[in-house]
Amino acid sequence: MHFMSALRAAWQQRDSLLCVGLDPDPARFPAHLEGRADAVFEFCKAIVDATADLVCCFKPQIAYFAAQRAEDQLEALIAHIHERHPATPVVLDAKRGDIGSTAGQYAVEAFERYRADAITVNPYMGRDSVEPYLAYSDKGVILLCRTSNAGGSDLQFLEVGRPGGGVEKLYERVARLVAEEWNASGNCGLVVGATFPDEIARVRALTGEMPLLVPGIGAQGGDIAATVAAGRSADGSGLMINSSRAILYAGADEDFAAAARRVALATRDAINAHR
Ligand SMILES: O=C(O)c1cc(=O)[nH]c(=O)n1[C@@H]1O[C@H](COP(=O)(O)O)[C@@H](O)[C@H]1O
Repeated sequence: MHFMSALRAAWQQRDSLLCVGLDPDPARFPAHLEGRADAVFEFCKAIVDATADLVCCFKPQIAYFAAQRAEDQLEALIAHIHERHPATPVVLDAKRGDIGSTAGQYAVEAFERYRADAITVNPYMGRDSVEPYLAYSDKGVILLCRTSNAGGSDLQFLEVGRPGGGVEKLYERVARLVAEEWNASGNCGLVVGATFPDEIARVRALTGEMPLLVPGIGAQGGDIAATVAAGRSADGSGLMINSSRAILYAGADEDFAAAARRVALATRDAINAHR
């Protein structure tokens, strides 16, 4: 799958900017899954099958699988999405960042072992640390820019000297660097938290039509109307607006997937109301 083409097609055909985040926490699973060796897979598969027609992409968070020794279930889940929902891109949220030789192994892990269509990457080790992912030109490389957490301001909001004069914030430098230099193959995106709509608008202004992954609505309280107004591209798309816990744990019993679908539908519609 070519990530950017598939994402654009999903935005149009599904009429959705919603990304459902797959952050499986066994402590919050319904009782009937308790003690099952395949609980992580079964929980996520039910969510995926109940919401696939409502989303532009899915975003499994690798730590939730690795912490449960469930990497094999992550592999099986992504294989299931490709087989049953082949038009739905998968963004592996791994936030990797390391020297080039090690990054090459992370890229193989994401794109060849897990068969993800895109990966989140930390840009702070610089261009050579990102090149092994960029070399997969059909895959998406989504770089952290202005993260949704309060501590994101500790570094990302620092002022740095701008080449040629003046100052800019560090997250603005990241946005410009990615848009102007790292995106030669057109396969980059940026992460900007829904909790910071002013910065979403700034990143949109700096990056043209670049896809933005925007986590922070739902459990983190980000404002949907402000997010869409700040981040939509000229044609009213351009965003993967992620919600994980608010959708995954909408219900606590055997009907959890139906409850998740109801919240996903309401979230998609709330987003569309502001496009
Ligand atoms: O890269 C991410 O996905 C990410 C970046 C960021 O700035 N903030 C953020 O919350 N995330 C991820 O997005 C998801 C948010 O989950 P909820 O708060 O439950 O919707 C989690 O998987 C986070 O790891």
